Amino acid sequence: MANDVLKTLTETLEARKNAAPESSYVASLHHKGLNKILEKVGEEATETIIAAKDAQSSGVTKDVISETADLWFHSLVMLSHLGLTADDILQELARRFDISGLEEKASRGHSK
Ligand SMILES: N=c1c2ncn([C@@H]3O[C@H](COP(=O)(O)OP(=O)(O)OP(=O)(O)O)[C@@H](O)[C@H]3O)c2ncn1[C@@H]1O[C@H](COP(=O)(O)O)[C@@H](O)[C@H]1O
Repeated sequence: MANDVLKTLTETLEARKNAAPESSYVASLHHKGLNKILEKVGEEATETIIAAKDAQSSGVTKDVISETADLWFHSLVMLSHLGLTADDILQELARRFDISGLEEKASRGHSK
């Protein structure tokens, strides 16, 4: 399911790039430019962190799901603005499948 959702959303985001800003939220973000998009990514990252802390203490996960969706969505808009797609990120994650995070870190000389 994950890749179908990303594929459909990627197609929608691509189509919205040239839409009129008053007709679409995504188009309005592109129209405002990268700084506005990055502001939204930062906001949603902060809201995700707060929702995750709340989920840990309350056991209620609804908000962390919603905030993470907002973060992923705005990150995809950022990538689209830069001419990239979810596929670029999925390829990078796939490339890392056989690489242990600890080994990769050590190979960079960060042994902490
Ligand atoms: N997945 C999303 C999605 N997730 C979140 N959002 C919007 O992201 C916005 C940001 O939320 P905030 O909580 O910051 O609220 P806000 O106060 O309205 O934001 P600001 O005024 O501060 O900018 C809200 O307006 C949400 O509706 C989304 N808007 C669109 N999509 C997808 O993108 C498609 C294209 O949308 P349009 O471009 O609007 O047609 C949609 O069909 C959806 O599939």
